[in-house]
Amino acid sequence: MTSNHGAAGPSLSQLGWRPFYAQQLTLQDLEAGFPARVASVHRSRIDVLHEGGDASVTLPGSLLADGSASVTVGDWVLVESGTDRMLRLLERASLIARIAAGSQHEMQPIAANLDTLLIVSSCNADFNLSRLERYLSVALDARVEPVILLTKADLCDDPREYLDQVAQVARNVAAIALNALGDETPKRLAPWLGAGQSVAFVGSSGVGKSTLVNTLTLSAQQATAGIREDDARGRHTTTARNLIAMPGGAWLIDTPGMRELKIGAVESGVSAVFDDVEALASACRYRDCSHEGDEGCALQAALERGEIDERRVTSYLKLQREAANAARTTRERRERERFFGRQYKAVQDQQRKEKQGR
Ligand SMILES: Nc1nc2c(ncn2[C@@H]2O[C@H](COP(=O)(O)OP(=O)(O)OP(=O)(O)O)[C@@H](O)[C@H]2O)c(=O)[nH]1
Ligand SMILES: [Zn+2]
Repeated sequence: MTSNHGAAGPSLSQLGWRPFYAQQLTLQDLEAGFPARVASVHRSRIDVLHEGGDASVTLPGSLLADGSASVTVGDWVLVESGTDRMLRLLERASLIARIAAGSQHEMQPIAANLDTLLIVSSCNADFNLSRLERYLSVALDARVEPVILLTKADLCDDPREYLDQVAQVARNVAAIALNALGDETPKRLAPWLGAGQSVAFVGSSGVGKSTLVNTLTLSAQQATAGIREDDARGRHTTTARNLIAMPGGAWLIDTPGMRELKIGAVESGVSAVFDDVEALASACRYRDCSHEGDEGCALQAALERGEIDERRVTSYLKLQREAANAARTTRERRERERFFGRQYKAVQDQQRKEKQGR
């Protein structure tokens, strides 16, 4: 095994280990292997970090069968001592998943065991409440604390205007307006970047995610070297490692998937973000009210009385529809797989009977 087990590595708690994971391991587990955190995922292997250092670990065949994507960056796994085999995936404290690129419905895990999702938008043209609501739904559905970062505060007249708007759609969520290049930025984000904390950035292109990472890692050079290295042609390529150590002891999960987040079956997240809208909708006359012109619709009535913002209702209906579609297609795919699984077994049984009959 390409590992340096025994060499000085980070401690388990520095790696983000918690009682939630520890209580999943039996004494036998701890005799057979050791816990390790997934830093990157390849076709049939994963790179992990553990108390001893790092290791390259073989995925078990059972996981390969349904795609190595079922282990993801940030996961905790049990690795067999003395071999290079992964024994087991530990239950996740949180999971961010998306609909796989190029697919209509296949869910793909992107980041496991995140503590905080840093949602980045800027105090300018990118600022869009409906986009924030989308990211908030993803975070709350995944049981990850969202924090909203409004960059380019130095370029706008009054960042408070933006913060006030955020406060309307994200009650009880921390929101900070800042200059991503500013000296005070690391201190302002320190509460979420302590030792063993796992974070990821999401947001549109150009809002300042890389700038924030560079500022937080103090030296731009150091930050980009951790994420990218030059290939033979001198171009930048993303290296294998997607779990990146930050100076305060936090871990940054940076995967291509985080940058193209497409909403999955995050219905409970949508409900949490729009609890005010759902409270109103509960008074609709019909349980299956579409809220789009149905008789006795309480949401329409609230809109007409000016009690709720039309943009927010539209955003709610759109996200709810997307999440419900994702849930339905996932369910249909599972049913199809079960159906074909049963057919396969029936054929096998038939063949066995024929053999025995001969
Ligand atoms: N003045 C100012 N400029 C900023 C701020 N944040 C980002 N920028 C600038 O905006 C540009 C885009 O920032 P990036 O950090 O590359 O944006 P990104 O979100 O990483 O973009 P992608 O890599 O495309 O996803 C850069 O030129 C930054 O210097 C800020 O708070 N203030
Ligand atoms: Zn209604």
